[in-house]
Amino acid sequence: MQHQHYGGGDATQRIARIASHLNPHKLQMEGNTDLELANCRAKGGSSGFKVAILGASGGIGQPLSMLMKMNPLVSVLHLYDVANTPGVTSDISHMDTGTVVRGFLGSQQLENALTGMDLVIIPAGVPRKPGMTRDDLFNINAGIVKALCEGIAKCCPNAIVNIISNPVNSTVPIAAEVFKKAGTYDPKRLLGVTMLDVVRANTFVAEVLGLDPREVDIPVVGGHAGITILPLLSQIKPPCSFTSEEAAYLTSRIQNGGTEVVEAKAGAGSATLSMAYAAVKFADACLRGLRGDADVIKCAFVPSVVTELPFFASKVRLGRNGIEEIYTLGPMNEFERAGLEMAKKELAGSIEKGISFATK
Ligand SMILES: NC(=O)c1ccc[n+]([C@@H]2O[C@H](COP(=O)([O-])OP(=O)(O)OC[C@H]3O[C@@H](n4cnc5c(N)ncnc54)[C@H](O)[C@@H]3O)[C@@H](O)[C@H]2O)c1
Ligand SMILES: O=C(O)C[C@H](O)C(=O)O
Repeated sequence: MQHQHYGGGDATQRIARIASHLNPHKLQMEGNTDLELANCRAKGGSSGFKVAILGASGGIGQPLSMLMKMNPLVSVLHLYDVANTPGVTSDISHMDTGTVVRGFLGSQQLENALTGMDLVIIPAGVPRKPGMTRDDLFNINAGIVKALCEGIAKCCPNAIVNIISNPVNSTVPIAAEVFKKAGTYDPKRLLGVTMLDVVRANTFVAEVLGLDPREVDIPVVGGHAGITILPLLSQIKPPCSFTSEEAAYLTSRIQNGGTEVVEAKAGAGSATLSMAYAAVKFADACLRGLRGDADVIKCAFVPSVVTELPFFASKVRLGRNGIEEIYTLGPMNEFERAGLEMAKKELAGSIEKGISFATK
């Protein structure tokens, strides 16, 4: 009978690998020696990028971690949370993909979770309940994002950072201020994830037009809350025109997509599964950019000069340094221009709120 092989290396390394398989949590959850053993395991992994998910045990974090474990561009996946990472890590580590998974629990392990990462995705924080706005989450989530970004500035200042935690219109400015304070700010590497707005726009519009949503592409600009979410239906691909009633209905449904899910979940949280799907689509685009693929273009809420506001969501081209190019908004109809003015007004306040929180 064939014996099981545990990869290359000398006997000590093989024993370490076997030990790690027998007790993966001990290996992942303790000090430096164990981390060195974990690194020796990582050599068996596929070549690719190192990705950390902060808030990995949550409603978004779990399916996001699962989908990132399936991404062939990811060689090492670090799962960090303040709760339940041993279970989530053990579960996901049994998937027979090339990605090596390690878990990190609690703030004393944040630095180990972040060291050496190429991409950090942040879905940590509380979600909405019915009747709440995203801004109602500010008091809790602002501090969480600030602390996590301080860790990033210290341990992986060159990583691309994808911020999912709400209110995105304020948490991205908070992250920027933390990085500025630490002297590590690179506006090309900070992106607020608005991909779910694009995913919803493509889905809802395809439904109305009787098209396959995979064939539809609609830029969504502005921000990620209510009227700051501005779908540019006039720029739809494939080209297509809408009556003013259709445009008003679709715009409102896209702007309220998050609330639609919050109400349907009736107190059990907000979008998690569609968000994990959208986050992976976006993270994969960031990694393809880092790899050097051409023409990787997605919408995101980023440091921007496209409008007079310091942050704005629009189409960006992703490359080896993160954001390589930010596209202007392009031609808009009267309905969209009016929407833009309303969006900017609200966005200005949310951005300012984030900046003053982080600089106080
Ligand atoms: N950008 C978007 O499009 C979008 C879409 C959906 C949800 N969200 C936001 O994502 C966030 C998470 O949503 P969810 O449904 O996954 O919530 P959740 O409560 O299910 O999960 C949040 C996770 O964060 C963890 N956490 C809390 N404090 C932490 C800290 N200091 N460090 C690390 N982890 C910490 C929790 O332990 C939990 O596991 C919310 O703010 C929500 O509003 C954004
Ligand atoms: O709506 C929410 O609170 C979560 C998220 O921002 C969403 O758009 O689904």
